Amino acid sequence: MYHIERAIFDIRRGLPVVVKAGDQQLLVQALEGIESVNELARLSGSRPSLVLTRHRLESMGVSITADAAYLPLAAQVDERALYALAVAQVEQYDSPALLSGLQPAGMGERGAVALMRRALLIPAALIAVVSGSAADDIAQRLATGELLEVDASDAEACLAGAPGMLKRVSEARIPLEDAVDSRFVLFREPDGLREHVAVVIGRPEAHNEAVPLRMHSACLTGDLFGSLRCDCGEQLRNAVADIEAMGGGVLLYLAQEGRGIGLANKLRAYTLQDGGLDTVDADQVLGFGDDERDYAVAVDMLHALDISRVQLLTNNPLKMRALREGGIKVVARQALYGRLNDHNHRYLNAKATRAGHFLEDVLSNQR
Ligand SMILES: Nc1nc2c(ncn2[C@@H]2O[C@H](COP(=O)(O)OP(=O)(O)OP(=O)(O)O)[C@@H](O)[C@H]2O)c(=O)[nH]1
Ligand SMILES: [Zn+2]
Repeated sequence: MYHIERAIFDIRRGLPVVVKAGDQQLLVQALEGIESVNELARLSGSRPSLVLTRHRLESMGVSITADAAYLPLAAQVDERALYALAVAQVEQYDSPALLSGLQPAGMGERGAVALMRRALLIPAALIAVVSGSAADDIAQRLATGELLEVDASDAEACLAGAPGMLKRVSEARIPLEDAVDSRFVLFREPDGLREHVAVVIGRPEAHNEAVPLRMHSACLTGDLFGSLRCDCGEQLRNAVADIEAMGGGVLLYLAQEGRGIGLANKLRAYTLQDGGLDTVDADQVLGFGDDERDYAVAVDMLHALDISRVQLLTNNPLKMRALREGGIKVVARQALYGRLNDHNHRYLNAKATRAGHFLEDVLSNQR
């Protein structure tokens, strides 16, 4: 774990790391921010390949069964064209010839992409097998700590976090406008990369039957600035008021910005949406699935707060399923709406039609 988190910092800074897969060493670097593919080739002693996710390839009309595939790169490669190959809208890069050399990803390539995802970068990686005389140079850089090496299986597992290992770090009384008797309890994931907050409103333990619960994924633009592109800010405030009115409960504020893809990618996705894509397709163009969130951390927080039966405030069927799978009894669901406006109606429609959210009541008002 320790090595993985340091590797993620290096990846985010644009540095290469070594991923060890069996007896092979791969030099791995994020596509995002790469200045020179040739420099990676020189360091590794071999020609790099570009690893793309299944979702990205599907958005280009290529279907594969593996989670990712890699494309060996020609000797002369333009970094900007490569970047476009990983994130630009489909029509521009519908080039079967270019993609004909695709190979299904092995453990090393899958580990490389997992590191990019956990680092909240575009999920596209450059990899090059360490070979020939470069191996001595790499070994020396590893020995001096200039380069880090991680195991491919550890890299692949990093997305799952470390269930059961969440740390309860600190807490304080924070009176809220809509719920004066509130406490913020902060939890930190064991690798130190993400923090989540449980807002405990009133006395949830007084509910014998089921605790009112909101699991809210962070949305900087909506929650903090009142963006009209989504319904998050209003849902957040309504949730606090509803929980207070229900006699207390818990709001889990989860560090899952952009359905787990991070703020940088969400902004990219918004720009793609301005080009005509819906919220699900835009994420897919960037290489992500419909919803990248994992609620294991929420289940851990509920365990830490001694909550096992809930009344969930959501319109999202996936959240209910995730809690049930985590052993939390979802006794009832309560709808939670934000207002429909000219800027968010496409987004809310897509949530209903593409992701099965229960939004009929809101959307039926639009006519
Ligand atoms: N990738 C992406 N994320 C978005 C977009 N619009 C909003 N989001 C994110 O979607 C998430 C919405 O979180 P929630 O409101 O907790 O959940 P939900 O899936 O809408 O389900 P509810 O419980 O019914 O509200 C937040 O993390 C937002 O940042 C978008 O267009 N693209
Ligand atoms: Zn939002």
